[in-house]
Amino acid sequence: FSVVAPPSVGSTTALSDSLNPDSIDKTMRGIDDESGFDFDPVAGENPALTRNNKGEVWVQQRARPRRNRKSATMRGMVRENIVTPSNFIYPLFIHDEDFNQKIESMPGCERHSLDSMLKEVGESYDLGVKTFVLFPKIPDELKTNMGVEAYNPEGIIPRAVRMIKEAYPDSLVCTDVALDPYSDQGHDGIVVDGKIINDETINQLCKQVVCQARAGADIVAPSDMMDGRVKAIRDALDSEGFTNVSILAYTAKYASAYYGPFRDALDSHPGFGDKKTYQQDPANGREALIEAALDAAEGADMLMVKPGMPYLDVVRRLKDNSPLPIAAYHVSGEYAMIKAACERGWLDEKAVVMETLTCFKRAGADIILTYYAKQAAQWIKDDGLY
Ligand SMILES: NCc1[nH]cc(CCC(=O)O)c1CC(=O)O
Repeated sequence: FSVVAPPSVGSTTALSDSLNPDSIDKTMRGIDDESGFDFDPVAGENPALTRNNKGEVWVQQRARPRRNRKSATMRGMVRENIVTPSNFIYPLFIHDEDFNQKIESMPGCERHSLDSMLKEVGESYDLGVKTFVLFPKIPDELKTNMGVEAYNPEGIIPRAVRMIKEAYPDSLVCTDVALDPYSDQGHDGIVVDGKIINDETINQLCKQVVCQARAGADIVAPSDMMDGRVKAIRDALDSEGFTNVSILAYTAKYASAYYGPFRDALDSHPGFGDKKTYQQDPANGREALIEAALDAAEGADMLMVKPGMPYLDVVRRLKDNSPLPIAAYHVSGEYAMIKAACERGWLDEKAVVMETLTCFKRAGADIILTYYAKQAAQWIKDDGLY
């Protein structure tokens, strides 16, 4: 057993500096480091490497992908996917109180009073984030199995929509369509004998969308996962003259454990059981294509996948199978995971968030719903990207 002498400090430096041609000692390009190591890749009868006309070590490699990465300018020129604030939909939690409530499991997010919501909308708008989706916390005394508060014209959602559209007519306001915030059962639909009943729930959702559209909603986003709801909602909107209101369908919405912090924020945890009889099984990818085909045929304008990061394969499948715009929802649990790691100093928040959002685009998402929308737009602005 003999210890091989380590390369001298000088030669190590020459190697690691080799990206900057000016700093290279030309005599080193032949890499004879005088360490006495008994193998020289450019020597012998069958050398692994050759030398070029200048005597420098040469790998006879014509295709060198690193050329397209050689500077920030070059990388910028060839970049395939760029995240811009106009890709974002910013989810906002609201309640009918005159204070804001911090959300423990979502540091940096708050349940807003309506005044604070409008301020947050304004600040985001100035950063180029112009589309918002609203989620209400409803007091227990207004919750019922039929979710009738969902179509109260004076309810918090219609009031919030009117406020935003009045102050920012060019914004897009998106409303969630499902009964869960309004349900005393903590489910997305009406419960009968412990079951979430499909068609009667859709009856309620039709009233909910018309109520939202009358308030000025630009986009309605059914997140309930009842069968046939997109067609019914389209027909309800159209029959009331709202042919211009768009449908962003939660097409592939999975029965995910990543929604926990969202349910904390709205106090909307399922009252019993889980949501597996209506939301998709996380084990299934092909099933998303059934939902996508139905939603497209029923009149959806955009298709959404939810959650985001663990479901990027589903985003790609929908992108490859539908010409409709694809949205991905970077959900509350994903936000919480990043926040928690960053608070401990284990991840670099800005770098990891911008990477994550870019990965959504690479996977095929045209639209990204993210609680980081405003923050990311601020970072994009700070870095002078737009
Ligand atoms: N239908 C309600 C709804 N709309 C969006 C989310 C979750 C969003 C998030 O976790 O950020 C949920 C929760 C659920 O289905 O239980």
